[in-house]
Amino acid sequence: MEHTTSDGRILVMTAVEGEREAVLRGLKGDTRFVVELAGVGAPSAAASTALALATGDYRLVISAGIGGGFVEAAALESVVVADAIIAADLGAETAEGFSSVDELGFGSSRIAVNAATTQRFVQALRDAGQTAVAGPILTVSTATGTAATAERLAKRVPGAAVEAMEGYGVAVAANRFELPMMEIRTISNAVGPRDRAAWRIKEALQALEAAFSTLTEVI
Ligand SMILES: O=C(O)c1cccc(C(=O)CC[C@H]2O[C@@H](n3cnc4c(=O)[nH]cnc43)[C@H](O)[C@@H]2O)c1
Repeated sequence: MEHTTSDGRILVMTAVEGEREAVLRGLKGDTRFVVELAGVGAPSAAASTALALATGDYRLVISAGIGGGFVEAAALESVVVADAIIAADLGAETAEGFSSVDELGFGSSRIAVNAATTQRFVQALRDAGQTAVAGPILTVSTATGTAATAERLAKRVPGAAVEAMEGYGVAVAANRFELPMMEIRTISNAVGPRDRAAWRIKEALQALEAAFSTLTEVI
């Protein structure tokens, strides 16, 4: 699953320390990886990633952590590997509805990933016994808290699998450094009405650990 011929390392960015620790447990001391904190939200993630990339030699960047799953696409505790990374609320509200930055002519809200790499990793996760799918991972500034917003986002991005808050920021920085990008999320909660008590954070972190253990075997 090599991405480039460079000898650089793989930079993994997580929002919070609990996610970082889960990734590190999965990596079991694999020195090919460096795991850094991005902070919560795309702006912090972009700045943290750019700083890390400016001071090291890397060949791949991964945004990783827990996320909210769209019920049609991603089950609780499953793994989603991004087939696209999308800034889902970056744009403008108009009388006709939401206009993305693409429609406004201000750039792209979608950052591509390597499709073959994504599919190979999803297959490896399944072979290792995890429930895994490839799908669009949305980056939002405000975590969804109602069924109406969940529906609106699912309509805006057909096939939307996950909502999280950092991937697009990490990807913007990786793009600037011309590095390939992956996003890996394990599902702690359903996107929709906010019910923090129902979040399966411990289980999602265990799934994240297992996913990175598999990644060390296939990358
Ligand atoms: O409380 C804890 O122990 C704990 C441990 C690890 C992670 C957390 C977080 O709250 C992580 C915040 C992070 O998670 C993403 N996330 C998760 N679910 C959603 C969602 O439904 N909508 C948007 N983002 C979600 C997000 O990337 C946050 O930065 C707590």
